[in-house]
Amino acid sequence: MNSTVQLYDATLRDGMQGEGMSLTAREKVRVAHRLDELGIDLIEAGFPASNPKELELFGLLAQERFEHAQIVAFGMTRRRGVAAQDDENLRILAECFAPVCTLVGKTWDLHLEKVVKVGREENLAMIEESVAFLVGCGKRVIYDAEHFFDAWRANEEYALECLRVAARGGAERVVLCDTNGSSLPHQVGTAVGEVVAALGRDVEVGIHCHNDLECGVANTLAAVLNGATQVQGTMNGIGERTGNANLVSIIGNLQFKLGYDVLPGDRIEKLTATAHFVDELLNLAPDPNQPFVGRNAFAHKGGLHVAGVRADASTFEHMEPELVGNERQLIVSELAGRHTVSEKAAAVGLEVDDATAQRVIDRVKELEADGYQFEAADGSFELLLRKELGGHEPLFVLESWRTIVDQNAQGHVECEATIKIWVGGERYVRSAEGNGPVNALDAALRSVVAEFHPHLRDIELTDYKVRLLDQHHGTGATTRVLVQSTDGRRTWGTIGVAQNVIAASWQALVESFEYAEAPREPAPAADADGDPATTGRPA
Ligand SMILES: CC(=O)SCCNC(=O)CCNC(=O)[C@H](O)C(C)(C)COP(=O)(O)OP(=O)(O)OC[C@H]1O[C@@H](n2cnc3c(N)ncnc32)[C@H](O)[C@@H]1OP(=O)(O)O
Ligand SMILES: CC(=O)C(=O)O
Repeated sequence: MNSTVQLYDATLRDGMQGEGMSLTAREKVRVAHRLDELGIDLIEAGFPASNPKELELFGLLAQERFEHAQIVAFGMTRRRGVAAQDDENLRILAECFAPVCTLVGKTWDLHLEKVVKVGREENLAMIEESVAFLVGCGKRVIYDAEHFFDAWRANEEYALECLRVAARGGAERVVLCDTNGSSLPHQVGTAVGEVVAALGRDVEVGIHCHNDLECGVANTLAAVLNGATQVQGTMNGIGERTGNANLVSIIGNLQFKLGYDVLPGDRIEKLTATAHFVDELLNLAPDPNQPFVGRNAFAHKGGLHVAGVRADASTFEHMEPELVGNERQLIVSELAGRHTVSEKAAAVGLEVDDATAQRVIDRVKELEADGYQFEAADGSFELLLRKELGGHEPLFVLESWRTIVDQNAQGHVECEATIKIWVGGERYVRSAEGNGPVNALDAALRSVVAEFHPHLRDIELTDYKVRLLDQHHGTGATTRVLVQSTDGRRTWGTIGVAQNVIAASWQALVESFEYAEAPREPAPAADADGDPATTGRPA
């Protein structure tokens, strides 16, 4: 095991440069703690000279204790024509509590000429003096060489000189930035190898990539393979334009594919939860297809794949999902086979023989041909399984239901539903109002069945999706309704398909309640953040 790669997270600074990304100072503190718990070495918290919120953040962070990580304050080299000690941005960094400062500076002629409008010598002085000033103030300094690879392609000697003066100023590390994300892995690998050889032992080299060519992670790994000893990236790859190199994937690859021991102990098991936490805080749905941590990263749909996974998971998985805190998903669909059914049944404590599994999968295929889709409806699949196994007790026997929707001339809409059902040999007729026909049906049904099953009062419908299946029939099309429900401890999906949207909704609603009441082991408790454990795949 090699343990010499340092993890540098830039989610709170560069990540926030992504379109739509914004967190409050307190939310950033929460993220910093999660990154610390994961085992990140350096957390680039922000640009304190940028705005009052960043300053507030550094004020808050100064009060916090971090077990492993060190907080980094980000800024830029001194302005042209201003002495380092008189530069406002550098003064703020010097006064900030953060023990480490990262300074971004120019390296590429194009930027000297067009952006900062200084000559090469003045730029070298800006870099060296800025670094030396902060080192003189007791800071550890990292130098981020902006546009390094473009600069290297334009003028290797000058690009290298920018790094040398940063090292001479006292930088502990120079970081080669592919700021425009314009480089390919072979270019990054070669350049990093040459830089590392040229700088020798003078200074450590890091890498900071962007994902414009979708090579952010590959470029980072190429850099490590050629001598970079610090990797910068953001959680889930958020960041300016198409994002930064995804630190989650970088960590997974370094640890499991390249043998670097980047996270202490078994902390890498927190990778999935940490990645999802950041998404949730940003109000983003976690990407199901994200490598390592996505819901589908270890999902198997093809029947042949599931059969292989049952025999030995490594037949279709590059690693064990649990190692990164993820889990295997077996997806029930028309592409599944008997083994998928057996495995899903075992997961909920049911045993099926081969003949039953065959019957169930035949039924799934028939239903999917009629428009059902069980991928998003694990709850309905489990009910189907229980029905095939026999012994499933319906919550009630339906006589009929009816809904009325009334709209007056002022546009006010009223909805009412009446149900007639039988429970335990008794007939119940109930009416209820609701803000829509499904809501009214839900209220009427719950008013009866919750008397017998009080737990149903806690069930919340958290999502409701309608899809037209034969769209050329317009308003007469068959509809598929997917409902997602939760009882605060687990989440499940159910499905209904019918020509009438309310009938499809009724079916999905009833299945949701029946799933909730099916006999099974107690649900796992909610996790530390209060998020319910998910059993079914969300609708
Ligand atoms: C590659 C990166 O991700 S670098 C980080 C980018 N992140 C951000 O820009 C977010 C935070 N930024 C900000 O809040 C603001 O841009 C500030 C406070 C830093 C600067 O704001 P302003 O002074 O109004 O200038 P503006 O944002 O337009 O930046 C251009 C100025 O910075 C100067 N500049 C740009 N880069 C550097 C540098 N590395 N070193 C010194 N000066 C620089 C330019 O010369 C220009 O100054 P001029 O107008 O006197 O020629
Ligand atoms: C420093 C930085 O964020 C970049 O060059 O991309």
